[in-house]
Amino acid sequence: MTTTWHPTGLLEGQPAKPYGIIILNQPINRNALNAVISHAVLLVCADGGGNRLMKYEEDTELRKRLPDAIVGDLDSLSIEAADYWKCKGVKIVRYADQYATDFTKSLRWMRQEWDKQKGEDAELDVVVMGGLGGRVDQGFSQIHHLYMVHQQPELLRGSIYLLSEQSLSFVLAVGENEVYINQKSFAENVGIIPVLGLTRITTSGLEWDVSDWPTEFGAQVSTSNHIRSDLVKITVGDKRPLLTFELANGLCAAEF
Ligand SMILES: Nc1ncnc2c1ncn2[C@@H]1O[C@H](COP(=O)(O)OP(=O)(O)OP(=O)(O)O)[C@@H](O)[C@H]1O
Ligand SMILES: Cc1ncc(C[n+]2csc(CCO)c2C)c(N)n1
Repeated sequence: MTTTWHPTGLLEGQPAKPYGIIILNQPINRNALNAVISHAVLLVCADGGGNRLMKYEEDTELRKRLPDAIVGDLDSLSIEAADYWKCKGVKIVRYADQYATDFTKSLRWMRQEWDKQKGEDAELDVVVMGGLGGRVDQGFSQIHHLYMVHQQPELLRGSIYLLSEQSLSFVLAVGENEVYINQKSFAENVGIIPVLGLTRITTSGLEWDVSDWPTEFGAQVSTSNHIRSDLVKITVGDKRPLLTFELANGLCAAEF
């Protein structure tokens, strides 16, 4: 089976499917959010993500959209930000559970909201505005969520993309993947990260293509590979690796 991916569509306002955005509590990559915010059908801030979006709103040059909700245990949302959003009529939803992260709670809320609007089978992709330069446990948790959602339809029916300081990342499917990219949205670096352990990959469209190549942490991993075509094909063995593309200069965070 072949899975096709259109990450450029997301970044250029022509998404293949409707998508929602979740803003985590990390410095916002303003250039990237500015590129995706207008076409989002839902926008949710995970707890302190509401503080980050309030700051983003101060910049008059950027595109804006009111969030549909701020979701979490609300231990990080400042009083100022809570008041700011309440005055604009934004819902603030508190889930106190100490066994789920505010990222998980935001995914659940978004899925339920889309179910209400479009019915239970309606697909919705999710773009997560994250940042891997903060706490290491939270950074790994962000990657963990990219995998976790595939087992849990109550959290996601669609694909999930992580937009961070300099990269767009997502989990490839088992089998053949065709990734259509416009080299305007991306710089040249690409990595295929075997997060789940030993798998085998075959690639085309990269500078250093490989064929039936075993990849595993501690053994060999393809990082700092280079895009050489608008179509990158990656065939994956039984364990799904993470694919990560370097964003073009204009989509990278100004500072991080
Ligand atoms: N220091 C950090 N580094 C990386 N990601 C973070 C960091 N802090 C928060 N996040 C991400 O932003 C989300 C919302 O953050 P929040 O403001 O609720 O912080 P938190 O209370 O420490 O997070 P949680 O309660 O979910 O563990 C978290 O679920 C996590 O995905
Ligand atoms: C084994 C285990 N490790 C950590 C936590 C803590 N924890 C995980 S998610 C979460 C909510 C954060 O808002 C908290 C406190 C737990 N419950 N169980």
